[in-house]
Amino acid sequence: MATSANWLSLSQASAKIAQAATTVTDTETVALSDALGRVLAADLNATQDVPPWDNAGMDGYAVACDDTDADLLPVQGVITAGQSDIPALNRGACLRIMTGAPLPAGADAVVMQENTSRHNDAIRCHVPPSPGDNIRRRGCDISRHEVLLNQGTLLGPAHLMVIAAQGRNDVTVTRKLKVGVLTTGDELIEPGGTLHGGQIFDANRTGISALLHSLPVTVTDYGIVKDEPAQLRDVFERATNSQDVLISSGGVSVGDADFVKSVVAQAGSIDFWKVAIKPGKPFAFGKLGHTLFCGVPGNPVSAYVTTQMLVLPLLASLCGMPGHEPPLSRATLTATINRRPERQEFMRARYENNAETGLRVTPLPRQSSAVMTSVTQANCYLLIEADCDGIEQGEQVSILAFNPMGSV
Ligand SMILES: Nc1nc2c(c(=O)[nH]1)N[C@H]1C(S)=C(S)[C@@H](COP(=O)(O)OP(=O)(O)OC[C@H]3O[C@@H](n4cnc5c(N)ncnc54)[C@H](O)[C@@H]3O)O[C@H]1N2
Ligand code: MOO
Repeated sequence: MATSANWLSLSQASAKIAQAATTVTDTETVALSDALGRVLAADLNATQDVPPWDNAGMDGYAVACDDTDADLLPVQGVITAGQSDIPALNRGACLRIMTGAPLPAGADAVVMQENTSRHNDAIRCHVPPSPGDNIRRRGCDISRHEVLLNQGTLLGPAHLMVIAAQGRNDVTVTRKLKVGVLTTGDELIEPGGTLHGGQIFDANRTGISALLHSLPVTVTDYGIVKDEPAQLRDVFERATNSQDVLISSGGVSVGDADFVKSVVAQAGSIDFWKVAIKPGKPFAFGKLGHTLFCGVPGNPVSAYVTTQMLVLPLLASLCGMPGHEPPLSRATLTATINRRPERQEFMRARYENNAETGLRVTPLPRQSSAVMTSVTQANCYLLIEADCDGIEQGEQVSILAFNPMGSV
């Protein structure tokens, strides 16, 4: 195998990164309306039963099942959601009740309106109820004193709903991470400018920053830095100890203008360089004071994939989120892949799923790490192990599906 001895596998690199990540301990309490995408700083215990009392799961009639043999049950009154004075159910009667209204004492079932017929001030039950029918018991959703959400939960809309259902309007979360981003390259200019000879627009800074926003971060934009050691040194010095993490793009390979590693090594340290993944081999990880340094490669797809696979897990770990394995699926390969064993590969691919063929995946034709449209046209990565020397059409392969925002 062509893999050089000093390249780390993705899992070795991930382990080293996880080892270097010390979870931030500073916390802050934020309004629930500002808590989306923040990370819970400690276990959140429930203080309220939800629902707070037994209540009706349907619009209909609260009854005592033993009474429903009678031909007609007189309607004693009405209970609506929000009503506080709840009458007890008289023997031999029923109470009209609305979904969510407290169950009256003496009732052991709610008969759905559609299973009854109304005859003036009485009803006839067409389907005999059983005790417990259409009753939502106190605490059946959340029980007081149970752990509602675990420390390290990345708060999404559903988490915010259960916190709100507890009556809370704020929540304690870890502080946002401070992450600096820069791109290096004499050829780069800002989007919106005009290209002159030899120049290209900086695509990576936009993509890297956008990927970071899936986590609670405050991004400091250090802009485009020329391929000059003095300029790199200056930016790295400014970021050192003022950022939790600094991400630079480009200049980490072996070209004459690739100074990033040597400047970081002088100002701090490089822990490892080169990971056996394709794209993304020349990924560098190190330290500048207390600031963790990630040098992603300049090729756009390489920058994107390494940010997803190595940088985001680092940030998640710093926020206190538990590690998780990416959710892989198995799919049938529609075209033979010829390759030499070398690096673990993240091919851009499209999967489709239909009842007749099941999950099938097709690699996109252009796999160069310079072709960013291979990511926008893909809906998954097709993962190939480093030592694989080819896969026949029809074999099963692993895929990692993108979510609608294109991230994994
Ligand atoms: N002799 C070798 N050459 C290269 C090797 C190698 O092992 N030996 N590795 C290749 C691989 S793999 C990669 S990936 C690249 C990474 O190199 P760098 O990180 O040094 O990146 P640059 O040289 O600065 O740029 C590479 C490529 O990407 C374009 N680029 C850079 N930054 C941006 C940006 N912000 N937005 C859009 N495009 C960007 C740049 O113009 C280059 O075309 O090295 C290979 N070479
Ligand atoms: O490792 Mo590079 O990212 O293939 O072009």
